[in-house]
Amino acid sequence: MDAPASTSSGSSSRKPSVVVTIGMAGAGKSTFVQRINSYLRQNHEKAPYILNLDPAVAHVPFEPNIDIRDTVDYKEIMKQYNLGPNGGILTALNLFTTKFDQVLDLMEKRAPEVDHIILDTPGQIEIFTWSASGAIITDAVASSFPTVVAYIVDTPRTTAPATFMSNMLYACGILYKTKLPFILVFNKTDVESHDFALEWMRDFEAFQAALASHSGSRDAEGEPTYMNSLMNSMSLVLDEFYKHLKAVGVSSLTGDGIKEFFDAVEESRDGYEKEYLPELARARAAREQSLQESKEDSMNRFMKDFSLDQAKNTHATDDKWESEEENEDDDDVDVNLIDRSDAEPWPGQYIDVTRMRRSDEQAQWPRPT
Ligand SMILES: Nc1nc2c(ncn2[C@@H]2O[C@H](COP(=O)(O)OP(=O)(O)OP(=O)(O)O)[C@@H](O)[C@H]2O)c(=O)[nH]1
Repeated sequence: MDAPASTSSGSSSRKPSVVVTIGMAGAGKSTFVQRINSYLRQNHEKAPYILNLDPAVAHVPFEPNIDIRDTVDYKEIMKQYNLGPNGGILTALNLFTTKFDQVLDLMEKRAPEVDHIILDTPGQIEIFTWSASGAIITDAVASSFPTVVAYIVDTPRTTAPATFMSNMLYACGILYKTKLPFILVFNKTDVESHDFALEWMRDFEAFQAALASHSGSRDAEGEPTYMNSLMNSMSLVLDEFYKHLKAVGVSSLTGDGIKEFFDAVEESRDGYEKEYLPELARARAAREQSLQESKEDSMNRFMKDFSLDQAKNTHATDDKWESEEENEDDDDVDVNLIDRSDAEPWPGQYIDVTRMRRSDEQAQWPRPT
């Protein structure tokens, strides 16, 4: 039996790994999730726990344990809020996020029974990666479980250097936003091998050579185009980024490379514990510190204002605070709540004179009856 590396631990208290699948529309996220689902079911004694976060997907090729579509109907949201499809998906995700504490509770409850939790995200990548709800969901999950981002790339559609560069820049943005361990999953290797991508990532000169030989890289005078020069420079920048991630080639259709993917997930747990968690603890400590400082600052300003006030009006405090004896009497006073919607005031109803208005010409006080 071809068991993934994660089974080796054997510890019952070990937390499950969370895989957040992100990728451009049509890259093969849902097919990939289905493939890893069937791989784990066949080769692992524990089935994964799957969350579908795409409210607009018509059909998912797997049975999710939690499905956003059971909670929110994005078409109804579009109608009610008068939104287009993307606004509807985003609002549906926002509404679902307000309930995410309950989702986390369910995940925590099921954690002892599973080794992997898989999140399938909306097809419109920016809805998840650049929205507050996407960040809240990712942060919430990552602060509870070892989490890794699986960035799915449509390999056959990424063979042009400019497309490859755009895809890598997007991945780079997500890496720096989430700060989570990151696996580049070159999907559809049954159609196109991902070797070219590995070479470009390993050797920026190979990428630059591919760029130079690509049609449209020079203008009418034979000079490199602006885009060409920009991408040349970007390849140097991305060289540093490539060092921080793992890359695997898979075919969600045939199942090729899925074992290597799980090996990368297992290795990523180390990165999560050694880099992400300490960073999270540091960020939390910094937030606490700044909160504490702002509280102290407010208190100091209040005390300063208060002492100035006291200095200006030495009798002020005598009026403000009653003696304890007076306070004791207050406890016996019956408080009548006034229902303003009552049509007829009952006899002796309290008249709030502070609300009476004086016109400029003459005072208009209520007449005694
Ligand atoms: N040949 C091949 N086709 C694949 C592979 N993975 C996915 N596909 C096909 O790619 C198309 C898109 O796959 P999906 O899984 O729907 O992609 P997605 O990223 O979930 O799509 P959205 O939900 O629209 O973002 C489908 O036609 C799949 O059959 C693969 O490994 N090889």
